Amino acid sequence: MDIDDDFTFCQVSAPVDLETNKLASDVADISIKEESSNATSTIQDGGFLWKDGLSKDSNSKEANVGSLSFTVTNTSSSQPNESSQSTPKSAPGKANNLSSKLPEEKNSAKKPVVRAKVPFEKGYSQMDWLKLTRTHPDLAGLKGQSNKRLISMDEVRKHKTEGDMWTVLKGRVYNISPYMKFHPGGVDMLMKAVGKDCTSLFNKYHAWVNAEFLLEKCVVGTLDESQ
Ligand code: HEM
Repeated sequence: MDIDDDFTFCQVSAPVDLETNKLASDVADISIKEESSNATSTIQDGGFLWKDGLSKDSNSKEANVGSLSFTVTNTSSSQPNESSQSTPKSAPGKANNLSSKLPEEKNSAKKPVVRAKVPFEKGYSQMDWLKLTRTHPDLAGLKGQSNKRLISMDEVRKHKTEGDMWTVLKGRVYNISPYMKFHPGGVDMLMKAVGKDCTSLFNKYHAWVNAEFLLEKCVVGTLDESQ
């Protein structure tokens, strides 16, 4: 699918040439330098890459190419506690006590949100949905009623039957029944939104999805937040 036809995502503006040039010149000045775990074996030779090769008794060497400087580490070290990462050399017996040394690394391991797209049935692709929104006269099931009215949460809760399933997303009330079989995350997932405010679930799985556009023909009203 051509990227211009992809209506799933919000649009972002194309990068400006000036910015690209500035970034490129910044990148040219970047110096990558990884600290060695064994500082005493780092050789500052400032010469050509691989000039001296990796000798048996040195684990890492620093090399320079133009303004780029980096450290080459021999990972085939015979010392079991040593690694090519910048982990401090541990004393024997303390090798597993990483939690006290690297607290950020331990705590930053967040549980990733499981993403499981469901293969769509024939005739239920996002393109098919787009066509339907353009051709169907009353996707929201308004039957002539205005979609500008205020709707209470109590009323939303009542609309859970087939063909009349309402949800609240970012303050707007939608009839999501017609979208059910088109939802790339599957019917079961979208059913969790029925009769409720699904904003936090929506943001948990795909905050980037342009629902305002996808569901614009399914709007039945605005949530009355005064109640
Ligand atoms: C009510 C409005 C919703 C709309 C318009 C919508 C739309 C979409 C779209 C366009 C995708 C494909 C995303 C991509 O390709 O990156 C998707 C995927 C998905 N959606 Fe929804 N969705 C809605 C609500 C929900 C809710 C309430 C849940 C969870 C209970 C959910 C769970 C998922 C999952 C699990 C996927 C597949 C994996 C993923 O792309 O992250 N969606 N949805």
